[in-house]
Amino acid sequence: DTAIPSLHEAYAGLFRIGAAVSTDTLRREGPFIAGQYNSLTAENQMKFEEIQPEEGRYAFEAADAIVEFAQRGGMAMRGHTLVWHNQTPDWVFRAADGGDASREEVLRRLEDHAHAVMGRYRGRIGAWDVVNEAVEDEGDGYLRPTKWLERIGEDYLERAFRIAHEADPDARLFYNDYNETDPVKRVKIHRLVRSLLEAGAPVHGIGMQGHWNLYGPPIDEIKEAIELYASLGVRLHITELDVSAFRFEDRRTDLLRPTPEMEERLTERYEEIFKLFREYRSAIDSVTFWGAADTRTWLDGFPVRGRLNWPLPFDRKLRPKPAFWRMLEAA
Ligand SMILES: Oc1ccccc1CN[C@@H]1C=C[C@@H](O)[C@H](O)[C@H]1O
Repeated sequence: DTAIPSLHEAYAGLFRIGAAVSTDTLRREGPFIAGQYNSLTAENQMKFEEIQPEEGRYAFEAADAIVEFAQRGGMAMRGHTLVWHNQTPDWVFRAADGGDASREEVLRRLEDHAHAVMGRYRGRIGAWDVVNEAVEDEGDGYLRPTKWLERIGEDYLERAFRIAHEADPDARLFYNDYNETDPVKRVKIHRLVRSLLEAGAPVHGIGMQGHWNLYGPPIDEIKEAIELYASLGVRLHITELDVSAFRFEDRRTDLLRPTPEMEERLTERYEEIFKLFREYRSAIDSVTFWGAADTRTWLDGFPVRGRLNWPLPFDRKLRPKPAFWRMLEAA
């Protein structure tokens, strides 16, 4: 809409403003998205199961359409994601005889996939989430016990980053995770990335997913996490920002729209969050929302099936919320 200022223009010179999209949202909301954002991430259509559903059969049509839209609009692209325990087909980890694939077999499959995808979009995707969510949330566990870890072993992250760098030496390579500000988990993420850097692995950045809510994490906790990660000398991307109306453990299903108190809280949260990002603009290169507007958010139905949510700066009619105007002022 021409009457509304552009978020990405307001933040030009600070950091890119991005959104997770699909070919559906681009078809329905393309002009709005191109006006507000100058970086795109495929919400699902570049994940392993979408790109290579069966061994050797690649499906690039949807990803191609998103990359071409970004190219036409002069937008950056973030690749999401190569190594993750979700939305990855079982065949990757299975041998021909139905048993467990060997370390060598899984590494070769990862190499084939990375070279196929990163090679295809080389020069058009500037940053990749090479590994997503490898660190354990709970307790004193360190690496999440995934099939990647089981089949390849403890060096799977180092191998993944080296493979990605060979596939596209120009791409900036990120480790991406959620609950990334939690005082316990952030120390594990810091330890992991530091160990990769010490091993000489080409890790260029940390992706802080930013799946936050109206009540937390406290702005000081976010600040501490930004400082901890920036101290590693890597670049920071906020990769999946949204502000849920509900705490993760809140399973209420009675609301069809946010309460006035929730809307006021959202405005305050986005204002304090973007003021913090501005304060750390020397470390932050990109801030991506996990959705372009409330019309499409993964939080509709997660973690509570069938429940609506209103986590983004634009509502279900693509109208800017009060939070949008506060973010403009904070630029
Ligand atoms: O916040 C979470 C809580 C539990 C599991 C996963 C996550 C976040 N997981 C993200 C969310 C949506 C997916 O589309 C993204 O690819 C994934 O990175």
